[in-house]
Amino acid sequence: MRHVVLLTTGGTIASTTSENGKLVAGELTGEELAELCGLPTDIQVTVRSVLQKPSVHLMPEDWHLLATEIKQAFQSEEVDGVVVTHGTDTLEETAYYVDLTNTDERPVVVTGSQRGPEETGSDAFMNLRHAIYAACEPDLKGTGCVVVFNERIFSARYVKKEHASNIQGFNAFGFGYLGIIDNDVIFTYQKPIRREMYELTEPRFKEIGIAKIYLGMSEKTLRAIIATVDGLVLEAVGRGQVPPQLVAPIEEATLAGKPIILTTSSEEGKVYPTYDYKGSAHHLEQLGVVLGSDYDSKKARVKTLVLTAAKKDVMHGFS
Ligand SMILES: NC(=O)C[C@H](N)C(=O)O
Repeated sequence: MRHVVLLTTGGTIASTTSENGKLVAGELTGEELAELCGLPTDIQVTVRSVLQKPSVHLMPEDWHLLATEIKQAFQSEEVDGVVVTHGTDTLEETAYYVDLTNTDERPVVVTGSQRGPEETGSDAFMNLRHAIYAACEPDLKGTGCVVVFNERIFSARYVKKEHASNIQGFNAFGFGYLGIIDNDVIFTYQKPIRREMYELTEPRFKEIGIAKIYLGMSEKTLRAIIATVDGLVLEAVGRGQVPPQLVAPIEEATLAGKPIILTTSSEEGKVYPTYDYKGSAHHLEQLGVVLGSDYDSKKARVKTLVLTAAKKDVMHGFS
């Protein structure tokens, strides 16, 4: 019989409804969730309750706890794959951390739900069921971490929560989905051509921030942000431009040895040294800023946390 390990961390998928009608995310244990959802009977599912939190309460240290549980699950040759249930608000960040740090080729599938299991038309049951089938799908071996949501399978590297509440909650802009789940059968259409993995034993996470850049942002604001972080992802505009008044604090940060990674707020496309003017990607690159390719700012932050924890050179980590 196929065997999946189910690791639960909380989120709406593990929520209950309080007396005032509001959802309390992360109330259900893994065992309670499994009991409520009626899991597939043709697959052995071992449940472990790892955390019971709304996903925005998680910290990078929780990622390491989860990664340790995943590693533990893969100690057994009998296990076909792992499912992680998670709140949707930060699901893409955790999924990408798992993608970068899990070195086993068996599937790790992250899922959640937009509606609580007690709500009408809840997506909790289908998403969990589909994730369990995906976790033992041989075609998904060597794919890295994937996210299963609303009958679709996404690569953790590009997936993003696209809707605050709709059950079609996730998308991968410009890349689409890797496959679908139709009547419990997995159809894999495409897979990433390479995987990037870092072995982290006892990671120490630095304070890496994100600054979203906008017209008229003041030097004072950016300087205040830079003062509080060890490194910063700049979510710049277009090909990677920032207003001219931000160049001075950025240059000070790179001179002080703080990694600054340049990304774009556009959903598709890369930062690139197209222009030659004050605050352009070309100018910033000359000041020691790292060009963050087509990374979304939150994914670039996760990657910077992993690179620094693995003591890798952030300068070359994005090329
Ligand atoms: N749909 C969800 O899971 C959202 C929830 N607030 C969370 O824990 O992320």
